[in-house]
Amino acid sequence: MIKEFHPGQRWVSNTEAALGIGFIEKVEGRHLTIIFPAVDETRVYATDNAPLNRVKYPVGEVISTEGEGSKINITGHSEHNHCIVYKGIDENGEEVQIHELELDSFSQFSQPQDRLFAGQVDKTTHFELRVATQEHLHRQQQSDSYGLAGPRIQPLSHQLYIAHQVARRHAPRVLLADEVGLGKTIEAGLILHQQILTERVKRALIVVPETLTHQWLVEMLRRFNLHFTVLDEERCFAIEDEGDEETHINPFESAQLVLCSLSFLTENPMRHQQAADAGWDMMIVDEAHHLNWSEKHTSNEYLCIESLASKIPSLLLLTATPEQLGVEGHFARLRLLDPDRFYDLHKYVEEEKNYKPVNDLVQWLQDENSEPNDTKMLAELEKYLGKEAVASYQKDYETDHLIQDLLDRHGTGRVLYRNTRDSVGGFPERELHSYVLEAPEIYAADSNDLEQQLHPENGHDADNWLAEDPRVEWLEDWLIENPKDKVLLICAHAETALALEEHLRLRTSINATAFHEGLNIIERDRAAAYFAAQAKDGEIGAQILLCSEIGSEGRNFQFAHHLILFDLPLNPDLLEQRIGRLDRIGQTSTIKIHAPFFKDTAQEKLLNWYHQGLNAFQHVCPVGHSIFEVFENELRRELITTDNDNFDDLITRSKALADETLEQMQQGRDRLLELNSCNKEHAEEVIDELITTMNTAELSGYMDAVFDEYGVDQQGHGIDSFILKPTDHMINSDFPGLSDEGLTATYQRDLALSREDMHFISWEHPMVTGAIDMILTSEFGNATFCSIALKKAQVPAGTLILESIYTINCPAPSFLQVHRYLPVSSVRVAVDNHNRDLSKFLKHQQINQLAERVNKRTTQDLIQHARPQIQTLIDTANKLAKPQQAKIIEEAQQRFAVTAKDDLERLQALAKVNPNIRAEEITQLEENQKALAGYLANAQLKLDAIRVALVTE
Ligand SMILES: Nc1ncnc2c1ncn2[C@@H]1O[C@H](COP(=O)(O)OP(=O)(O)OP(=O)(O)O)[C@@H](O)[C@H]1O
Repeated sequence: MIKEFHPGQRWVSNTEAALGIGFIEKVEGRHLTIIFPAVDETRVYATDNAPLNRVKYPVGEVISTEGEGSKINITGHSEHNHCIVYKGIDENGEEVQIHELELDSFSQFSQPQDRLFAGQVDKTTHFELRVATQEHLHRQQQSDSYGLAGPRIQPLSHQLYIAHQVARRHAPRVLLADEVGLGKTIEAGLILHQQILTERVKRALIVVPETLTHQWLVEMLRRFNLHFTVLDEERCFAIEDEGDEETHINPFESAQLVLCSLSFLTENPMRHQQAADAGWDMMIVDEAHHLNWSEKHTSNEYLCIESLASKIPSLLLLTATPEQLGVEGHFARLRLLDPDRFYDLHKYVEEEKNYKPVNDLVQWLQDENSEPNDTKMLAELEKYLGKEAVASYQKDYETDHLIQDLLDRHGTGRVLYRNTRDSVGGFPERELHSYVLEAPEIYAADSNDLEQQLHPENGHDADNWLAEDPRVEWLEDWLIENPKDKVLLICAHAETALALEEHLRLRTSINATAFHEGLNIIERDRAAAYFAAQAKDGEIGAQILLCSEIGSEGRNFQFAHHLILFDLPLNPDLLEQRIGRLDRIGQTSTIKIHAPFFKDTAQEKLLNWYHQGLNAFQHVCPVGHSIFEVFENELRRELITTDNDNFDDLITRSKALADETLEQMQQGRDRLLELNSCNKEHAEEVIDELITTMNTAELSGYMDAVFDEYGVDQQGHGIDSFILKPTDHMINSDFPGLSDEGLTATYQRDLALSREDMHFISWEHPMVTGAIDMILTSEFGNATFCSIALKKAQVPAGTLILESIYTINCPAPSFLQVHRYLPVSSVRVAVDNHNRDLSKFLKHQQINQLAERVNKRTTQDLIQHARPQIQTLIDTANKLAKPQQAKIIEEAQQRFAVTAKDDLERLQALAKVNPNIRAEEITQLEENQKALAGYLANAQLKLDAIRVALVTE
C-alpha cells in the first residue's frame, strides 16, 4: 500500500520505537521531514521507503495530549486536511475534539492487539522466540561486561580491567598510557565497541599517524567487527563528486565510523573544519605524544586536536610515552581530556610532588590493620578531602569512595591509565648483543658533530658508505649466519633503510624489504606482509625488514625475535619504542637486541649510557626520559669528548638517579597509577563475569532457533565450527551479516583466535545483535494464539488466558543517555477471563510446553468471536502491569540519584580549587539532571507481545 504523507500527520518509526511519536513537518518532492519532539530529533526520509507507520488510535483507546497530558477516551474520528481529528470524552466526562498534532509525543502505538484482531496471527514458536530474545537481550544488557565479550581477543585482565572501568562511564575521556605493546589499541577498541553496543556512541572518529591507518582499519574490523571508512584527500574528492553542485557534501558525514591521519587534518584546514562540523560522540587519537605543547609554543597538531576535543564528548588519547616531550606536554594532553581537573601547569607540577603523601594516605585507608584514630592521617584526610570526608570515614570506616576521590582529585586523576610490563608480568626476556667495530676512514672528519657520529652515513654518497661502513658487512654476515631468523632492523632515517635494502637486494640473495614514511599505505602494508609471510602462511617472505624510526612506530612485529639497532636514538623513549615493536603481547621468545657500534665514538658511549646507566636494553626504563632531561646537556658534551674520565662518573650518577627516581615513583606515582590501572582481584571478577555471560551453549541453542525460524541453512563444518548459507525460503530476503556466499563461523574464542577466516559468533557479533534487533523491532511473533490442555481442577476448559509481555520505553534526547539507568527490561503478566492473575501460577515455559497449534481459520473465527473478552483481558493485564512500571521507574531513579550526586559533588569540589569551572557549568549539570529525572518519571510500559490461549479438555 502506498503511504501518503501530509504535514501535521503523526507517524511512528517502525525501527526505533524510542523516538516516540513524530509529526510530519514538510513533504518536498520525494522527501519528507519528520520531527520527533520527545527526543528532539529531526529525520529526513525518502517518501517511497520511509520506515514509518501511521498512528491512528482506535475507538476505545485512551490517549494523552501534549502538555498538561489530559486523558481522552476515543469515541470517533474525522479528517481535516489529511489529518485525523479525534473525538472523545475527557477525564471530566466532557466531549472534546483534538487534532492529532496535540497528541502526546511520548505515547506509544500499541500494535500486538491490532494485529491479532486483524487476523495476523504468528506461529507460537515465533512468540516464544521473541520472548526468549527479550530475555537474552535483557540479561546481556544487565551484565557489567556487555560489549567486552564479543571482540576477537584473548581476555587479558590488564586490558579488560581498564576497558571495564572506562566503558562504564558516560562519555569517557581518558589517556591510555600502557607501556609499549601492552595493547592500548585493543583497550581503545574494547571501550569503543562497548560504547557502540550500549548505544552511547554512534559516530566515532579515529585520528592516527598516517603509517598506522591501515593497521587500525584492519584491527578494528578483524577484532571488533567495526567497519571504518578511511578518509584521505582522494576519497573525499570521490565522495564530493557523488553529490550534485548545489548540495555541499561533508565527507566526514558520509560514514558513522571514520579513520584518518593526523597530518591529513593538520595540512588541510578545510578538511579539519569539515571534521569539526560533522559531530561525533567519540574521538580516539593514537600516538598522542605527537601533540606537542609548551608554554611558549603550541604545535599545529595540538591545536587541531584541541579544537575537535572541545566539541566531542568522549575522547581517548593513546600514548606509551606520555611524558616523552616533558611534563608540559603531558599536562597539556591531560588538559585536553579534563580541563576542569587540569587547569594550571604550575599547580600540576606541585601536585606531582605530593604523590607520595597522597599514596601514604591511600595505603593507610586501604590497610585493614590501620589505627582508625591516627590523628596525623586524619589531619591529612581533612587536608585533601575536607571535614566531611573525615566525618564520613568515622561513621562507617567505608574507604572505597574516599580512595577514589583521592586518586581523582589529588592523584593521577581518573583520566590516566597505565599498565607496565612489571605489573602485567609474563613477558619474555630481552638480551643485548653488542658488536664492536672499527670506524672507517670516511667518517673520520665528523668526529665533533654528535648527530653525525650517531648517524655517520648521513650526507655520504650511498655507494661510498655502503662499501666502507663495517656495519654493512657485519649485517650481511649476520643474515647469512642466521638464515632462518626473521630480523627487524631500525635506523633513524629512511635514506639509510632504503640504501641498505637496495644493497641487500642487488648484492646478495637475502630477501629484504624497506619500510619508511615515504611509502604510501599500500606499499607499506605490502612490505609488512612480505616480512610477515613466513610466520603467517608458510611462505618464506623477507628475512629482514629495514625500518626508519617513524615508519615503524606502533607496528606489530612480535613474530620476529631479533632486532638490529643499526644506530641508537638519542632519546630513551624512542629506544623503547623501537624495542617495543618486538616486545609486545604475543612475543613468544627471548628478544635478542643486536647493536653494532664504532669503537671509541659517541655510539659506544651512548650504548654504555643506556645499558649501564639506565639498563634500558634489557628492561623497560620508565624513568628514562626524566633522567635524560636531567643529564641531557652533559651527556651531549660527554658523548663527543675524547676524554673518558668524567663519562664513567656520568654513568654512575645517572644510574643512582635512575634507581632513586624509580624507587620514588614506585612509592608515589606508580602506586597511584597501579591502583587506578589494574586491581587484579576486580579484573578476575570481570573475566569471570565475561565467561558467564558468554554462555556459548545458550547462544548456540538460541541461534539454532533463529536460523531455523528465519530459514537460514546451517551445516556442521569441523569440530566446533559450522557453515551458514542463505536459502530461498528465508522469511526476509536478507539475514543480518549473511552475504550470498555464506560464511564459516564458530562460537569458540580459541578457535576464532587461531582461524581468522572464521567469524567469532558471540552475543555481541553483528549477526546476533542484528538478529535480535530484527526480531524486536519488527512484528515478528508479537501476536499469537494457541490452545492448551490444563487439568480441569485448575482451569476449566473454555477459559481464555492472555499472556502479555511489556517492555519499558522511555523516549528522551540521546545526549542524556537515559538507558544508563533504565536498561531494557520486560514485564510478564498472565490473566484469565475469570479475572485471575495467573502470572505466578502459569509460567511462560509451561505454556510453551503445552501449547498446541490451532488452524488458521478456526483461530481467526475464535478471535473475532472473543474480541470483547480479549480486549477486557488486555485491559486487566495493563492494570496489573502498571505497578511494575512504577517499580522499574523507582529503581532507575535510585540508580540515577547515586551517580547524579557523585557527578555534582565532584564538580562542586573541583570548582572550589579551579577558577575555570564556571557557575553555569554546575547549573547546566543540574539542569540536565533535572531533565533526565523528568524523562525517567515518564517511562512507560509498552505492550510488546501477546499470546492468547484457549484452554481445552
Ligand atoms: N588481548 C589481546 N588478544 C590478542 N592479541 C592482542 C591482545 N592485546 C594485544 N594484542 C596484540 O598485541 C600487539 C600489541 O597491541 P597494541 O598494538 O594494541 O599495543 P599498543 O600498546 O597500542 O602498542 P604501541 O605502544 O606500539 O602503540 C598487537 O599485535 C595486538 O594485536
